[in-house]
Amino acid sequence: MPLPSRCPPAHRDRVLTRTGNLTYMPDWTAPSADGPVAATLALPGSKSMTNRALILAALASAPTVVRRPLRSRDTLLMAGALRALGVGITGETDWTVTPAELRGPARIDAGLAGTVMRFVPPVAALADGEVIVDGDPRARDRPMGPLITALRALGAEIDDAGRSSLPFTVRGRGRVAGGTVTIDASSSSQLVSGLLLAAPRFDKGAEVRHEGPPVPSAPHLEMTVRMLRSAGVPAEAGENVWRVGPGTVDGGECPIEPDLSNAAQFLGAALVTGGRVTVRDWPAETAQPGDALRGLLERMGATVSYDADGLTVRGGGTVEGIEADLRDVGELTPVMTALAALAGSPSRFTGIAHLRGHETDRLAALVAEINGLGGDVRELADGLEIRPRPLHGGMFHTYDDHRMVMAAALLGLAVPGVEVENVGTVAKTLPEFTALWTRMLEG
Ligand SMILES: O=C(O)C1=C[C@@H](OP(=O)(O)O)[C@@H](O)[C@H](O)C1
Ligand SMILES: C=C(OP(=O)(O)O)C(=O)O
Repeated sequence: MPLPSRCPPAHRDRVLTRTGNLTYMPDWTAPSADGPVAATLALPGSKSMTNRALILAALASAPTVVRRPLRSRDTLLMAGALRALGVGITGETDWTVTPAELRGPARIDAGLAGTVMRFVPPVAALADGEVIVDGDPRARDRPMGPLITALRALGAEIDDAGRSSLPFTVRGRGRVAGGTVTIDASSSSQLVSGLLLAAPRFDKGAEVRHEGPPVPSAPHLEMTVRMLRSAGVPAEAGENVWRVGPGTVDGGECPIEPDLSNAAQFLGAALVTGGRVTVRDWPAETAQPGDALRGLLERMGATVSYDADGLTVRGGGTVEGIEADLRDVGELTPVMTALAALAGSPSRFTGIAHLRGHETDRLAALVAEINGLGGDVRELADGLEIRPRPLHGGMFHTYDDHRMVMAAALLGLAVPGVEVENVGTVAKTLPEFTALWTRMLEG
């Protein structure tokens, strides 16, 4: 019998519509595993690559075919945003993006997508006309100020009514001067990526310098530079400085890799149940932060192998706690924390203070929800300390955070009766999550 949810029905489990909006869907009881899992899975495309590919394709000099894009709330919102600026996007399995003269007036819904709220405003500044950017209520709390300030320094006009956050209006003038700008990107690497992705179309390109505490998510910045270069744009990175020359963005083909961060809970399931999970088409070399799962899961007791079938993780029956700096791979934290809560020894994750500005305050949410099941997770100034304790079932609140759903599912494998509130929120990056989870358990 499901436990009652504290949230009103209108705010609970939702399914994805074609535009990236969410509609009501029932609650979900995370299934427990009755033995070791044995599964081979193909995962949908990377959110980070899909949304970069769409931005670059929108700025290109010719059409682009984006091969096997992720189709989820975040990517549909990105497609919607670019369509609102005049770009053509058609297709199902592959998306054909036809660039056009960018124009307002337009109203952009960024939802809760960091990539939409940080990557679209620099593009909107290149449009002719007014572009209003807003998102979910929580999106208004996510860091935007440094991007607004940097865009103004590069020549854009933005009216944020002094808020330094969403909503704001970009008064596009059809061009942006560009040049050198200094930004504190310690709250999000996306503040830099957003500037770099649009920079080839700025008159002078852009040199972006970071000053402040370390920038998180280094692999995502590397992904930005690599994808710019694949589109024929001169781009380079140094120590806390990135340069993108002005020039043409090439169209053509852009293949999207499977989302390796979304592999975390499936591979974690192999460890938790002492089973085996293979993720197909794992790239041999990639800028995705999820590739770090190989090393992290090995340190936690898994055997990891890579061959023509993909990446395989095998669990040996025990999970070991670890100490790890997750600054580069912050988006793996919710699943890593769930894994650590099921381990045989304590864990400590650091370098992740910026997670307080993600979909929710992830540090507070993980502490509240895992401790609500009887766990012992403590918040540090820049991370989490996890002391494994026997857990019991109960309601796991998800705070509109897809990765809280994924973390809850992993806990549920070992803890009967974990009720996942608002499971539909997982559609932010993986609408087919519960189906894939069931398939994994059925082998
Ligand atoms: O550029 C990207 O695609 C992303 C960068 C990271 O953001 P932060 O640097 O804000 O953590 C990551 O957490 C997010 O899921 C995707
Ligand atoms: C932080 C995340 O998303 P966003 O792109 O919205 O920042 C995430 O996917 O874990």
